[in-house]
Amino acid sequence: MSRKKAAKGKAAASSPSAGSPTGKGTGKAARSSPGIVQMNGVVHPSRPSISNSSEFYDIAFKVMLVGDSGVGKTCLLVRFKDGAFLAGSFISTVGIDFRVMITLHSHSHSLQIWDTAGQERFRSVTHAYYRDANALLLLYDVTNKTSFDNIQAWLTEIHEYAQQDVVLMLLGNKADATHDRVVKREDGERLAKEFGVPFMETSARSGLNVELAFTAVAKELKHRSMKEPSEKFQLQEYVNKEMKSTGCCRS
Ligand SMILES: Nc1nc2c(ncn2[C@@H]2O[C@H](COP(=O)(O)OP(=O)(O)OP(=O)(O)O)[C@@H](O)[C@H]2O)c(=O)[nH]1
Repeated sequence: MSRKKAAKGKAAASSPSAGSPTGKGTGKAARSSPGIVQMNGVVHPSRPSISNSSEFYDIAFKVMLVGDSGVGKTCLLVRFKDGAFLAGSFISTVGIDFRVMITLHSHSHSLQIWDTAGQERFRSVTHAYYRDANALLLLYDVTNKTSFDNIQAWLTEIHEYAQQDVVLMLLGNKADATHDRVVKREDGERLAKEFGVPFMETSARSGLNVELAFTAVAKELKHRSMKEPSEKFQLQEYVNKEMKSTGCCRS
């Protein structure tokens, strides 16, 4: 069975309310629902720990991956969750899918990550889920100019359907594909600056910045949820600092 056929399909019918930002009790639902990834509770030393029990976290933030079809949303999520790249034939996501609970290492909170269909015909389904998203990772494909040109339309849509204070980050994915690249990193940076959103390039294939994208968003969400934060947190500054300190990861 193909990879997306195995993981995707019927989840479009699941309720948006299942994505409650509190995330309480979602472990049980995940085990019994089709289209939802099984979680094993194993703590991996080099990757985020994944749990199917609500006991493992105090707060779960809802994060959604959005962007044109084929930009690599599913692959990014799989890379983050499993540390692997899903090579092979591309099968589009149907509706909304692939809900994953991830408890981040050394954080007392979790991300509930939702993969969405990039195809236009599923837009009305995904809109229904926007409103209780705490964060959105908006992807384009550096090898596909149209996906980059469509970012403005995505931002308009996000403005219309998402919460006003949603955490947003722009990701230029497939940064590994140097020969096919048609969107320069500088163009992504310029666009992000114009719209005031944090930005970085990623690669689901090589793993470039994938964990950083999710942990940066998690940190921002955690910071915002604190009543009296002890220090200021700037998402873009954090990302730049992390990339510098690891010597990573500009393509
Ligand atoms: N070179 C390269 N290919 C990638 C990368 N990420 C995804 N791909 C390929 O791009 C294609 C689409 O990836 P998906 O993750 O299925 O795209 P999607 O955004 O989920 O697409 P929809 O489900 O239709 O919205 C697949 O053939 C992947 O193998 C990447 O970082 N680098």
